[in-house]
Amino acid sequence: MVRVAEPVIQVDELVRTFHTRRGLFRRSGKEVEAVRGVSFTVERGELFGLLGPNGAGKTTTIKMLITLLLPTAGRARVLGHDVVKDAHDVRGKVGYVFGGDRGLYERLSGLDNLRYFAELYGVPARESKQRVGELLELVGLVGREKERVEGYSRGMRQRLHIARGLLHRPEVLFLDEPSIGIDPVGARELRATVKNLVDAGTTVLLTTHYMFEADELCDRIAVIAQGRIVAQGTPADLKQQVTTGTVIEIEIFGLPDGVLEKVRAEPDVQSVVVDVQGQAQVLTVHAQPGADVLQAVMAHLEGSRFGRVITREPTLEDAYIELVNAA
Ligand SMILES: Nc1ncnc2c1ncn2[C@@H]1O[C@H](COP(=O)(O)OP(=O)(O)OP(=O)(O)O)[C@@H](O)[C@H]1O
Repeated sequence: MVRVAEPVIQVDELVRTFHTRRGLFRRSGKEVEAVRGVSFTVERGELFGLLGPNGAGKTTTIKMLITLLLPTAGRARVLGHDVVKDAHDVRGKVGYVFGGDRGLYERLSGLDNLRYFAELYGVPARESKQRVGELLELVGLVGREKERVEGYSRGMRQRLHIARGLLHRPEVLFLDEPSIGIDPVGARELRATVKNLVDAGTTVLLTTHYMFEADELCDRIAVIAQGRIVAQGTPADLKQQVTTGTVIEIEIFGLPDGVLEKVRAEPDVQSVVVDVQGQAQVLTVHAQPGADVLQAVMAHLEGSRFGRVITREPTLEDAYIELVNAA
């Protein structure tokens, strides 16, 4: 008999509704359906991304999976344990890190923070030293561990948070917007840490607003909008699902009236988005698969002043924007 391993995370039709109350005397209630029937699975060793705009329901989903919130309906299992009935078992086996840099002791060194949390999380004293050492290595803080956290950059703090979230050797780590507010160099170091973590066998569920980060890191992605999953697959699947045609970006100074409508009306043009960047407007034109629309589009723009004009393959960000706009 072949035994098929159970997914590490199994989410079935998960729902969470919030009831908010307003007013002290004339009370009125409002219902917010934050998560409206979400289903997905994450296999062992995978790095799974949950992407979606602000308020889409990502954090609410994570909070249900780590037992900080009760689902209104539906079911979820983490490492085979039901998040409601076996909440205690789930808690002991998962780690989580939320974005932002609160929750560390500023006046203690990184090393002392980890020693302190190890004790708090019940890591046996004989294991603690070795574990802390391994984690400092994993998150790239060796050599800086004796400095006070108040002198750490945001990126270093976030890596220390990840180390904290891993002290009790969780099999699954939930990372909710870990790179928020971190500069590009810090973000790159953070991505390297996440990769190390997955290489070491940890299953990771990550949320991020940075598409290139998701593209670089994630094995699979679910795009969530208004509480529902609108697409799921590998980054390559998502890029293909939406736009298989090429994308043209045209930087233009002073877009003449009526031109946008003409470009949109071109038969092989799928969509046009205008973005203001300083003095310039940038037109992003998505062509139908197999179509070459550059000449036709440029003909409409004749007489205008151009900056750069580039033709490229669709990125995950293009796919994401289309998916979310269509939701
Ligand atoms: N405790 C709460 N009480 C009432 N409404 C809430 C509560 N927590 C979340 N919500 C609402 O639920 C919806 C989903 O919020 P959630 O934080 O899950 O979104 P998100 O996808 O994580 O967004 P972001 O990218 O901004 O972090 C939002 O409309 C939010 O205002």
